[in-house]
Amino acid sequence: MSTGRRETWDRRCWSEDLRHLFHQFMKKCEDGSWTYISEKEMLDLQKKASELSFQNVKPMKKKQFPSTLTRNFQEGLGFEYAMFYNKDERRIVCLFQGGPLLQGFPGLLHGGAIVTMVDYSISILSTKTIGFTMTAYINITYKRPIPIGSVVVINGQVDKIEERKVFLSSSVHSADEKTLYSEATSLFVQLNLEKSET
Ligand SMILES: CCCCCCCCCCCCCC(=O)SCCNC(=O)CCNC(=O)[C@H](O)C(C)(C)COP(=O)(O)OP(=O)(O)OC[C@H]1O[C@@H](n2cnc3c(N)ncnc32)[C@H](O)[C@@H]1OP(=O)(O)O
Repeated sequence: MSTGRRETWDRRCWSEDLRHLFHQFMKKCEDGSWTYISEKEMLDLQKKASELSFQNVKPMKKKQFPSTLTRNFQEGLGFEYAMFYNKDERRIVCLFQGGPLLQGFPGLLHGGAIVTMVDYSISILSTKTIGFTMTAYINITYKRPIPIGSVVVINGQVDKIEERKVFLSSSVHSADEKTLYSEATSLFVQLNLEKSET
């Protein structure tokens, strides 16, 4: 099935740094330890999520199914990213380049945009680990500001699973790994679909 959405590495707005890192990670995928999460896979996950019914949230009709927040910006102006998943290590890596519409303090990324990308990345990790989950909390510490247009690497990992609870930690580094921008700890809870009302 075609998603109607091209893979993001086609985008001209990707910086040299982002392209370079992307190709490095694609190389890591060759032995099967890491897998690239394609646009199609993302879209399929979102589509499945839109069909769920829980806590009085009714499934969406086909026509109502919109893009997720991070894909609602014109190319290069918002969230440019690619994600890679390591099943055995329960890790996710998101290569992220934030555009000018995500500005907070002049020239810098808004903290809400940063946590959005962290939250989205680890929500995909927790969902791939135990099924659909929602963020119960995310505690983020901003250590250094991120310049608009720079490329950062979000690393997320599952620390512990207790029944429906998934505890994760994550960090945001510069592409050269010299600068630690943010760190977060979070809890995601698997959706209790059995209790859901239809
Ligand atoms: C997503 C990936 C791909 C798919 C793409 C989709 C589109 C993209 C989506 C992108 C999305 C990006 C992500 C987003 O933006 S998700 C959107 C932001 N998050 C929300 O809106 C979630 C709102 N909260 C809830 O709906 C419920 O509270 C949830 C579902 C989280 C739990 O309610 P539920 O009724 O199910 O469970 P429970 O209350 O019996 O609790 C169960 C256990 O958890 C423990 N607990 C709960 N809360 C907390 C807490 N704060 N601190 C510490 N512990 C907490 C609780 O003590 C208990 O533990 P225990 O007593 O059993 O030991």
